[in-house]
Formats: sequence, C-alpha cells, structure tokens
Amino acid sequence: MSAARETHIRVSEIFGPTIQGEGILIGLPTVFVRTGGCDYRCSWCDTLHAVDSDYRDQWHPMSVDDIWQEVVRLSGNKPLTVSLSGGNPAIQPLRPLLERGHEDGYRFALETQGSVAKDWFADLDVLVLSPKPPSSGMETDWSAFGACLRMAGKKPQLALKIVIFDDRDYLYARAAAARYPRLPVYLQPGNHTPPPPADDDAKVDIDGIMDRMRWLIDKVTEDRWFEARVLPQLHVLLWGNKRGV
Ligand SMILES: C[S@@+](CC[C@H](N)C(=O)[O-])C[C@H]1O[C@@H](n2cnc3c(N)ncnc32)[C@H](O)[C@@H]1O
Ligand SMILES: Nc1nc2[nH]cc(C(=O)O)c2c(=O)[nH]1
Ligand code: SF4
Ligand SMILES: [Mg+2]
Repeated sequence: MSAARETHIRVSEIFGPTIQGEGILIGLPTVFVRTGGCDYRCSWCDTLHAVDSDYRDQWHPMSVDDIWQEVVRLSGNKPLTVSLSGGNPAIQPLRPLLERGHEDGYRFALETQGSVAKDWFADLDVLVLSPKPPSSGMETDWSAFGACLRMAGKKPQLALKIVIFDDRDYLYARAAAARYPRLPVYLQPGNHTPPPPADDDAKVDIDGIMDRMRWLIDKVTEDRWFEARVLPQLHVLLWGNKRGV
C-alpha cells in the first residue's frame, strides 16, 4: 500500500468554499480542512470544537483519499488554495495530503502556533505562524518556533499573525515581530466571545471587536509601526462564530 493510502489524518471538519477570513490570504476563496486536537489551550480559543477532548467523538480519522475526494467535490474539481487549520494541524501527518493535492494543481496554506515543527512544512505554499500572546495563557517556546521557520525553508510564503486583546499582547507582538524583521506581520484584534461550539448562533461582540480594531490602529500609527497590517476576522464580522464558514 502507498504511504498516502496508509496515512490517516484526524479531521474535525471539511468545509467550503468560503473566503479566507484572516491574515495574508484574506478574501481568497478556499476550502478548509480542520484537523482535530491541539497541544495548546488558549483561554480565548474560538475553535474549541477542534481542541477540547470533549469533542473528540466528532473527530474522525480519515484517509488521504477520502479527504481529497471531499476537497475535490467541494471545489468542483477546480484547483484552489486549501486552508489547513485546527486545532494544531502540525501534529497531523499531512505530507501525503500535500503530495496528493499538488498533483492536482491545488495549493496549501497552513496555520499553526509554531509549537511543533515538521519537515513537510517545506512543501507548503503558505505557512502562517501565529505565536500566542500573554492573554492566551500560553508560553511561546521560541526555539520550537525557530525550528518551524527552518523547516519551512525557502518555498512557502511566510507570515506572522498575532491576536491582540490588550497592551501586554501588543508589546508581545512588537517583540515577536522584532525577532523576525523579514516576516510580514498581521495583527488581529481578539474576539472575546467564543461561544460554546454547540451554540452556533451565539451573538458575537462586534462592537468589542471594532473598538479593539480602532484601538489597535491607533497604537500602530502612534508607534509609527508602518510594516504591520491590522485586519479583523472578516468571517466573524460576516457570520459570527458559526462553524463551517
Ligand atoms: C483556531 S486557530 C487554529 C490554528 C492554530 N492552532 C493557531 O492557533 O494558529 C486559527 C487562528 O485563529 C486565531 N484565534 C483563535 N481564537 C481567536 C479569538 N478568540 N479571537 C481572534 N483570533 C482567534 C488564532 O490565534 C489563529 O491565528
Ligand atoms: N472563513 C474562515 N476563515 C478563517 N481563517 C482562519 C480560520 C480558522 O478557524 O482557523 C477561519 C475560519 O474558520 N473561517
Ligand atoms: S493554538 Fe490555535 S487551536 Fe490551539 S487552543 Fe490556541 S487558538 Fe485554539
Ligand atoms: Mg476560526
């Protein structure tokens, strides 16, 4: 049996096409493959259904062929950029999926917190590293983060995307960006109202997000931090914390 046939990936959901709502690819049509399981527990994670083991029964080990069939069906067999998110997609064996998709002319963008480095990062088209600021309650292991960048090498387009809730987070983002001056940096105002995953229609605090967005723009412009890009989560503005969009 080929490696691709043997490999199973733990999948929480596959959905789309929708638009990429965050960061460097914002607005680009994409299909999401969301893997289940994460080595972090961010206090404000908006995707608990792919993190918390209470939702484990909703995660399914899928073969590369089955995942690929679903991506091709959703995209109508027309190549696009597949977004790999989670949970932490870096803890899954994704190399054979990248190989399968590239054969068909698809591209892959992956988002990870940068805690686990894999050699197949070098096969990605886009790698978004999203180190977690103090408000998350997580501690950044900068040596693991550096390993992610080394593994990625020269092929993938790279970007930093940092969620910001408060002043401490902002200072963290400045320090993180200063470590990697060549990486484009995206600042994303935090969304304070991650609803329980069962409550798809829970109201999102749009006013809070917009206030934080304006505050963040003031910070960046006052500091003359002209390399930073400030962007909201477009999909949250449009659809709230709904799953599958
Ligand atoms: C759900 S995570 C999954 C991928 C990976 N675990 C990570 O954190 O990069 C995708 C993105 O959503 C961001 N995110 C999670 N919860 C958020 C919230 N409450 N407000 C704004 N962004 C959030 C994360 O920081 C990350 O950039
Ligand atoms: N449209 C859309 N864009 C996104 N960008 C990052 C997402 C994520 O949850 O990882 C996400 C998501 O769930 N939906
Ligand atoms: S690393 Fe990402 S998926 Fe994991 S808990 Fe934090 S935001 Fe959620
Ligand atoms: Mg999300």
